[in-house]
Amino acid sequence: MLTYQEALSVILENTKILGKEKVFLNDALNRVLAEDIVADRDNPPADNSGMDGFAVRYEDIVGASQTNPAVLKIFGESKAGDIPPVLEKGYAIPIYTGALIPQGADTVIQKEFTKVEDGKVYIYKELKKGSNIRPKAGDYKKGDVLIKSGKTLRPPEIGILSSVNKPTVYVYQKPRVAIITTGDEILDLAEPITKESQIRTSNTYSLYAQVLQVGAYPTVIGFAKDNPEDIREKLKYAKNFDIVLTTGGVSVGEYDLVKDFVKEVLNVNIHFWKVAIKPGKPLVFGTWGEDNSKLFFGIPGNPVASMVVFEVFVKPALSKMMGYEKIHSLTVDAILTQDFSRKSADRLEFIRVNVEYKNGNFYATPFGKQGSNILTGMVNANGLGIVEVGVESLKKDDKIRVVLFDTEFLYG
Ligand SMILES: Nc1nc2c(c(=O)[nH]1)N[C@H]1C(S)=C(S)[C@@H](COP(=O)(O)OP(=O)(O)OC[C@H]3O[C@@H](n4cnc5c(N)ncnc54)[C@H](O)[C@@H]3O)O[C@H]1N2
Ligand code: MOO
Repeated sequence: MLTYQEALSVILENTKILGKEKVFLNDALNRVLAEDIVADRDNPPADNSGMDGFAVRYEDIVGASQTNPAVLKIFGESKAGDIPPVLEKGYAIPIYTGALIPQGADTVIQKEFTKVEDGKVYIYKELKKGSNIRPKAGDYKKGDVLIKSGKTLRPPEIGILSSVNKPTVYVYQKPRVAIITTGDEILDLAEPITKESQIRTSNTYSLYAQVLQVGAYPTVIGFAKDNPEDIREKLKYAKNFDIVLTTGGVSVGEYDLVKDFVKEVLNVNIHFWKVAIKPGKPLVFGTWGEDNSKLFFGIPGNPVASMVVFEVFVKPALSKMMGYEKIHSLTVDAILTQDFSRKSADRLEFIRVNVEYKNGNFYATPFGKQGSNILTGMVNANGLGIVEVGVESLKKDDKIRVVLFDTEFLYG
């Protein structure tokens, strides 16, 4: 049986980044840039004022002070968006923030150091030559690479894209993910429950939500009963997708048919079945399609196993396909708030914990029942504490690594 790390490596080695697509700027937030963004002009395009005040020649204000102001005649105006007149010696041009520096001017005196009277401006301070001038290309030059391919687009990057006139931009495609739910006992929403043996699905829609949360496109293909015809039919509908997720039917039972049919219908090349983790042991992973670039995950049916397998294996793969560089959930070292013990130490176990952040430390409290069928354990948790193979018990105050699947507690 593969270890957690081995299984993760096999998955990521077989996961390829998808192609590119062109999207409108307003749809580009959180996508991964698939082209270098180059400046179309200098920024600022010309010298301009950083203050409201007067554009002057430095030589005209040398020695100006509170008791001995420089007095200049006011001429014209430079406001943002206009081309200003030329500044002659002995004159000052009123100027506003962002407006072009008139030819002949080399300094801007902010309004606070001046007084206007009878068409003249009194300047009460000598500033350094060049004061309050934002120089041409002070931010960047035409031809500079402003954002490199591979960067996740946040609001600042969207602003830059807009300022260099990119109405559309190349980003990496999002995978289309097919979800097929298996099991005779599993019912979809609104199907009437008539027997005690029937179970309302949770996995279908928790997986759907997890796929959405990562930013990919989920599709519920449908519910397959544990019979060959039904499973074959639902798998056929998944042929055009990038990733197929099935839930249930991967254990060793007589009705665990999924592995055989994905080989037959989708020509899946199975890379592994079973990982030494708890929950999620019977996970199946395979590749298929042209160049084996499509992925198959046969996710175990137990509801917690389904969510955990998605979090630690499927999510990194989806993120890698979409071009993200950071593909794993935030993982922190926490202090355990109580003892933990388990019967068997032969698998790496992801235990449901509630993490809090106090005085610079993370504290992890294992939460209630830990069974892989007990979904309420996930509802009350925000992290998965990692108990390594061979570790039977942990003591209060021991360190534990925690994969955070929810970081809301970190916000103020
Ligand atoms: N003899 C063995 N039996 C089992 C083993 C084993 O190694 N030897 N492994 C156990 C482990 S670990 C898991 S996990 C489960 C996984 O089994 P399957 O993936 O084949 O899943 P099913 O048998 O179809 O269902 C398991 C369990 O989960 C419930 N389930 C299934 N689908 C859903 C759904 N969509 N929503 C909510 N609940 C679902 C199902 O009713 C079962 O209770 O196998 C163990 N057995
Ligand atoms: O490991 Mo199974 O995956 O839930 O108990």
